[in-house]
Amino acid sequence: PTLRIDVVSIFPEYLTPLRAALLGRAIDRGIISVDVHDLRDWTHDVHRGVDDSPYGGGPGMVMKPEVWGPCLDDVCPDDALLVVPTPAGVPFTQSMAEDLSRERHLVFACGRYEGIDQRVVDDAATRTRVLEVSIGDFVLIGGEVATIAMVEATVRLIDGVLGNAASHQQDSFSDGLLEGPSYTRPEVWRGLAVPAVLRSGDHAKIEKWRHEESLQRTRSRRPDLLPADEPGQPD
Ligand SMILES: NCc1ccc(-c2ccccc2)nc1
Repeated sequence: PTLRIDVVSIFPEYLTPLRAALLGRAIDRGIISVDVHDLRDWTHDVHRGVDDSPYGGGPGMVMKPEVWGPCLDDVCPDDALLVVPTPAGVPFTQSMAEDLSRERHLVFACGRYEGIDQRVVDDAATRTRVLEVSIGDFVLIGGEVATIAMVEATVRLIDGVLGNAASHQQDSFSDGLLEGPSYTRPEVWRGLAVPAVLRSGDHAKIEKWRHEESLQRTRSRRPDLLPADEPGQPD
């Protein structure tokens, strides 16, 4: 396949959505392969324990290096890119999705509890490239949902995965601004009419109107995305 994806989780069934519809077809067409591994298969004790109390005290539990280490030794070769979803990670962006879509092999390590013993990442980093990545400033129960989001954002950029290749050319962030409003039939719906300019056939005017709408929406929702020369920049 163009891209091989391995995911490690203590809830492998959580990754089932990755096989659904869109990605399912890409898998059938041999463009990507997705394999999910149950971390508990690398436990040693009868209770298949994956976590233990944190050194230094504090709430919650930490995932054991003695389980994650052997697992990644088997699942993550040195030429793969290891991605670890965590609230403490670098922000995931469209640009990072584009970088990931050019990789040959991605391994996603889904933590739970308070996270994975840091030495697992530090040890892996001596052999392979490791990215600790956040998909937003909120805390989930584990890395699985973040993994699904990142895989979807990445795989849709690979040729042959989306129906019409053109659709990701006009991605929301293609000009760095938020996408403005979209409309389709009927022309009036619950007393609300489609903006007349969109039915004018004047493509220059339509393009100008759409850019203005994008700017207005970006100013109000994401001033941080505004280019330096646009008014409305945060101080
Ligand atoms: N940035 C979203 C995100 C990613 C991962 C986690 C997480 C929560 C608990 C354990 C391990 C990872 N939470 C939020």
